[in-house]
Amino acid sequence: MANENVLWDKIDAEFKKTFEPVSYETWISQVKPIKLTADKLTLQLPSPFHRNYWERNLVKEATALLRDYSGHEIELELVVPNEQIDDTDIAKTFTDPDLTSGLVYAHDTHLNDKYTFDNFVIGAGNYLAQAAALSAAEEPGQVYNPLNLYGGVGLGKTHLMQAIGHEVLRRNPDAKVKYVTSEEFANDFINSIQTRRQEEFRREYRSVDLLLVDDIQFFADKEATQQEFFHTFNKLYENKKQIVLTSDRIPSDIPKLEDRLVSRFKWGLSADITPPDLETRIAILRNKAIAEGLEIDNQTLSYIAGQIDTNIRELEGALVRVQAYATINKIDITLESAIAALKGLKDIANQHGLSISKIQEVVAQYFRLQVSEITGRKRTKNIVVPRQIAMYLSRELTDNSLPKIGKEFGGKDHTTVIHAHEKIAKDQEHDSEMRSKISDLKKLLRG
Ligand SMILES: Nc1ncnc2c1ncn2[C@@H]1O[C@H](COP(=O)(O)OP(=O)(O)OP(=O)(O)O)[C@@H](O)[C@H]1O
Repeated sequence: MANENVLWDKIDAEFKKTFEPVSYETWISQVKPIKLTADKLTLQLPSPFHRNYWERNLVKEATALLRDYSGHEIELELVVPNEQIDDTDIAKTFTDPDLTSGLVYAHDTHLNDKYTFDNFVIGAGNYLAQAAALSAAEEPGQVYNPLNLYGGVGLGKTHLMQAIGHEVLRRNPDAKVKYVTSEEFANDFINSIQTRRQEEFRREYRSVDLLLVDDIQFFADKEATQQEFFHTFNKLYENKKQIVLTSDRIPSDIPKLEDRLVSRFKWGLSADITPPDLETRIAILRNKAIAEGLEIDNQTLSYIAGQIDTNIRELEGALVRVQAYATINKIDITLESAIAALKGLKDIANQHGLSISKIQEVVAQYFRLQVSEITGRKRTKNIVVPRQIAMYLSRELTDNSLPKIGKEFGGKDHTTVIHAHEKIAKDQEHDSEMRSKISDLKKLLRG
């Protein structure tokens, strides 16, 4: 196998482990390694959208992986075949000088120029978090300090957090804004020890006006980093500098997060973001379509929004699939072409080999029950809820019909499955513990 394939396969495997199946299918699986030299890996991406997405979201991570696997710096070059696609409306979005000049700015501040309040659609699941974020941006360090935004994967936490950064800079261009993921904070800290530059590290982090730390659940298990963060936090707090954190669950539920950090986080406000309802999903898609100069009628937008109900990143991925399908086939985006483009979505989930019995097994193990209890008839609460969760996951993650799911749960009626699905979906809207459980189980199931 050629060297570029060997190296790419490793990165591909790493991404496969961490991505939702649909995202993996959309962004990674279609990437082809073309060439590897001593210091450069060339990847071919299917379209300018993919390249744009990669530039925004994946280059950094992929470069770090390349460094890990090869032991030295390897630059990534992203190429797109048939660049004549450039003269379509779609590509114009990415060559628009306004947008590209914005990207330079985004790079300098580590903020993505698209993650602004203007671009954030407010809906039932996020209006509180949005309002809290805006107040933190209007009066940094004064109202909600720290502000912690938490919620499931791909629901707009990073977007809102970075919107605060943009807004603070818009109001005060001299403000020192720092955005990092918790992993970047940890890496900076470790590097500072290795290179004996702790003073510099501390000066850097403790002199900011606004510190944005994304995905703090990854602080778990990193004791020394947590200790350092504790001191950074105290210093900034004392100086009334705004701190904003995001996490996939409420901090007190993050395992192995020190109590003293958790109690500090409680000084401020925790606002959760729950999955968007259908109307919000349609509004998000409509905004995206307008931003990309696409004409899509309401019926088609509703159809796409109806296909994905929990993750906005995947919703955007679905729109890209529809868009790419129409471009490749040189047809307009219509309800029919959208249906054809998204036909494979559930199949992709199924390719990961998930069966109802596997779900029952994993759920039973998670709740320390026997599979026979999950499929049985006993109606005590400690069994009923896991059973409903297993039914919910069977409906969400496999392509099986309702009667088939009912049958595999000890011959239950399909209305029982509908009821279980609705109940668990509803519970997740207001119960963060339920959301964490579902998220844990999905991760376990996708291996
Ligand atoms: N309300 C919204 N309006 C417009 N776009 C949104 C909204 N919510 C999320 N998005 C978009 O969805 C995508 C995923 O959002 P984001 O990365 O902020 O999610 P996240 O909650 O931080 O995810 P993760 O848990 O993976 O860190 C982004 O492209 C973002 O712009």
